[in-house]
Amino acid sequence: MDTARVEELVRELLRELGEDPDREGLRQTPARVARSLTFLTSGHRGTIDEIVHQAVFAQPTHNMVIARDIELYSMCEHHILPFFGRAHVGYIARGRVLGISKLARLVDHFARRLQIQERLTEEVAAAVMESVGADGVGVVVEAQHLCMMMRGVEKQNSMMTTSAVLGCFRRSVATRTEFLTLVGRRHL
Ligand SMILES: Nc1nc2c(ncn2[C@@H]2O[C@H](COP(=O)(O)OP(=O)(O)OP(=O)(O)O)[C@@H](O)[C@H]2O)c(=O)[nH]1
Ligand SMILES: [Zn+2]
Repeated sequence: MDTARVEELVRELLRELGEDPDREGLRQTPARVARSLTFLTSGHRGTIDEIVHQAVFAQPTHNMVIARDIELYSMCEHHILPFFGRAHVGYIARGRVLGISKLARLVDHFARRLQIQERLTEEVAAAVMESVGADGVGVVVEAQHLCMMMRGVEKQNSMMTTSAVLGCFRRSVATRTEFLTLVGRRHL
């Protein structure tokens, strides 16, 4: 990202909004926005390998592992407004397990982009499947979209739920049910 260019664009945007970008409160705003956007879109950079690094451990287990209530903040690509909530990620190991923090890091990686919730959910599922060679993966994301709350349809309490299931989570109703029970949902 060309930071100087982004700063200039933010200055122009402020002017278009009828603001004076040179008034005291706004003077540092273009630089702040550029820094903030760099962070909020950092998931466009880096690879899954770099995130997971060496944290895949041989372990002769074929059971379910779940990380529940991973908080997430992302931005909807339609309005560039935040959506935020929680992700629940589970997988069935196949002789290898992933360092548990890496599930949260993968969620952050795909959340820190311009996103839609459906794609975020699917990207996390695919990344877990690939990085640990799982037998199956389930991801549920529950989020509120500010574009639906502070503008537009102005609904304050609607929660969007999305799920992605791969491998044995897709094939086996029992596996999917075990996952949903453990993440505290009766059904999707
Ligand atoms: N499926 C999906 N839709 C989203 C997501 N984030 C925002 N949207 C929707 O994207 C749509 C964009 O619709 P448009 O009609 O093009 O835009 P708009 O006129 O601003 O729509 P309103 O939000 O209804 O005012 C809206 O229905 C949003 O609610 C998301 O993560 N997934
Ligand atoms: Zn939106």
